[in-house]
Amino acid sequence: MADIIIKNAYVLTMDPDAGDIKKGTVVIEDGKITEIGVKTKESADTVIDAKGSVVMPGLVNTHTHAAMTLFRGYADDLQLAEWLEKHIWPAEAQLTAEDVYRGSLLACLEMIRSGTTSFADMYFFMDETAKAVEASGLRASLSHGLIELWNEEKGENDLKEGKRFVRAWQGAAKGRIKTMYGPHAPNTCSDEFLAKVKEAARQDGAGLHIHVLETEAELLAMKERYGKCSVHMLDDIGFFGPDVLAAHCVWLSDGDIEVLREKGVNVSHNPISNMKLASGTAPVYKMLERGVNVSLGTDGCASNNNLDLFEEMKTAALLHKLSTCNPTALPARQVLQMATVNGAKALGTETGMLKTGMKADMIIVDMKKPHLTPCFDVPSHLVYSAGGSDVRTTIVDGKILMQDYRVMVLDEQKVIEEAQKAAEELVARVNS
Ligand SMILES: CSC[C@H]1O[C@@H](n2cnc3c(O)ncnc32)[C@H](O)[C@@H]1O
Ligand SMILES: [Zn+2]
Repeated sequence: MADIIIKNAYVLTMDPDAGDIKKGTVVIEDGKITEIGVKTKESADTVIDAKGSVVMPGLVNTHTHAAMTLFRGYADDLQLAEWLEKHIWPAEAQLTAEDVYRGSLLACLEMIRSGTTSFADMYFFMDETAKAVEASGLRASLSHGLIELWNEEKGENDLKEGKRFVRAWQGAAKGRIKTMYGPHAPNTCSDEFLAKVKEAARQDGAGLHIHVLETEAELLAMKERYGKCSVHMLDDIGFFGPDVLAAHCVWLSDGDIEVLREKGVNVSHNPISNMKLASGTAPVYKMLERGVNVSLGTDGCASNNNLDLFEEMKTAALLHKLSTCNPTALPARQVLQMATVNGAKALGTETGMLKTGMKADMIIVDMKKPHLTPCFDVPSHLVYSAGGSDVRTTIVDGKILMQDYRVMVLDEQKVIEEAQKAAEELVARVNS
């Protein structure tokens, strides 16, 4: 007998060999997809009738700072440097481990509700984010953020903590947690330090998560310091490879795109954060055209201000149609691919598609809603009309985290109240 059968669903497999199944069934056993199709096994512990719904791979958020939910709406409408240096960093200096746990748990709750099944995170007190991931049932690739700021002692201490974290949590939560090294950015970490971090990652077989060329200010600072941009500096120190997840990549030249393609670097595109901080428009159309693996991220809640990847999909599609003056750029199916298949590739997880043998990370989206009626094309509705609140069921590793809008794994009211209290007390400490 299977664990879960989802029947009568529109199955959006995202598997190019299988295509969509209009009235299909997905069978889950031991955390994996064991059958998919029209006629499958009949009995299971849990049978979900998904008539009027779409079952699809869970969404993958490839760049966020989960605990920053506590800073949602805290410092809006500012330049990035002022936002970070005058508001966010001073507030982060007051963060406690407990705050990071509360903020991360709130983020996990928000992600479960809006259809994200895995995410990549870089922050501080990462044991707490890992504990929240463990408790929530989500899948994540986590890294302790390293900000050297040309201070050798700080760099050594950060790297020591990064190493401890990588080794302590790799494969935890029944394999749902992977760990990475998280050097913040080329304009906050020296080339020498970044080379050391790369070596540590190589030794541990871990990936690297870094912000790259988010702003023009970074590009200008790099040219002044090294006589070349971040991409070429990172390439010259041997940093790049398919184990690298580079967030933002806004200020790229054609030559930079070629380096990223050649080295198999994974790019996380964060359109809402880039628009809100007015950082610029990443050349996503060109990157995709040239074969770079581009996925989607929300960034933290202080620059978004939510973790809803449905909003991110729509924004990405619209932004790149506008920026290229080409309405055929980034069609709905390609954007869905960025949020699922490309995200899973970036994180190296066996997810992102509904396919026999793959891990059972999937969501069920309710299509019987006024704003989703009529429905001529499912991918179109998912990208242009749906929102995270249309997700009715979320499954990770074969476990139901939310069923029919009811979160099964967390006490929702308690998570919200405790995050609210933690945020209020944190801001009071900052202002005292
Ligand atoms: C080293 S932990 C992560 C660090 O990054 C900060 N951060 C959040 N969003 C951004 C962004 O868009 N650009 C640069 N840095 C960002 C976060 O506040 C932490 O300090
Ligand atoms: Zn970020």
